Amino acid sequence: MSNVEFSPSLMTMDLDKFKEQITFLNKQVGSYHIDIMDGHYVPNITLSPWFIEEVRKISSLPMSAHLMVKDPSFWVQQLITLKCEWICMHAEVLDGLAFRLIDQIQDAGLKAGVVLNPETPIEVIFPYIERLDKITIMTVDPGFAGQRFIESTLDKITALRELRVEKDYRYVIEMDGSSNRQSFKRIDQAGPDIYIVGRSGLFGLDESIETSWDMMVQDYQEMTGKCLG
Ligand SMILES: O=C(CO)[C@H](O)[C@H](O)[C@H](O)COP(=O)(O)O
Ligand SMILES: [Co+2]
Repeated sequence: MSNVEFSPSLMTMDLDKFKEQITFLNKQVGSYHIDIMDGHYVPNITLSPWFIEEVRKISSLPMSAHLMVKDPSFWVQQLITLKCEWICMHAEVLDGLAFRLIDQIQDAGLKAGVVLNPETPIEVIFPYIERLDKITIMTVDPGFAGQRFIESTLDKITALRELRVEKDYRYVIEMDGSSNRQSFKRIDQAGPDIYIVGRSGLFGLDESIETSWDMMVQDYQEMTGKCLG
């Protein structure tokens, strides 16, 4: 039995089926992944804090914001105002900001996460790792769906699992990028707690979200040999 969680990346959902897909997924998942991009940190613009308000009209599930932005302070304040349950910032833009922003998020009763790009070593976050509620390992370059899976990033997930046991840290480990039938087995071997699933792993499998979900579960179970709890 596997107790991994799947968190759908809503930037890849079918917006023309917004209500149908969210209503169905509300019964299947524990959180939604909201990709916020500013067009500067990554050359793309996707969802905004406004989208969180729209989802909240038909879902009470926790939201996890993935901030792919140059100025995290600006966006963190907006997300605190929205009481976004998880606020996850890229380590690469936190020089001189990490402790202050983590405190700001946690003082507001919310959860603070940090995201590492494929080329960023986990040592970068050691000064504040014990404060973190979540660490997300990008298994693709950030900014787009449909990117090529970067196998070497999985070593970071394995190292974080070992470190969590060794030091009794509390962070959950999340992977983000091209998690699908082709990569589930290798991801499972590294052992994250949360899989972000986007177009290749979920929304693009079928026209029907019910069928897509069943196909994703079947893909995971077939490729890993594990049943989902
Ligand atoms: O952070 C992201 C992109 O930079 C997204 O959360 C996911 O990686 C993306 O949605 C994954 O979609 P894919 O179809 O699995 O490539
Ligand atoms: Co993301």
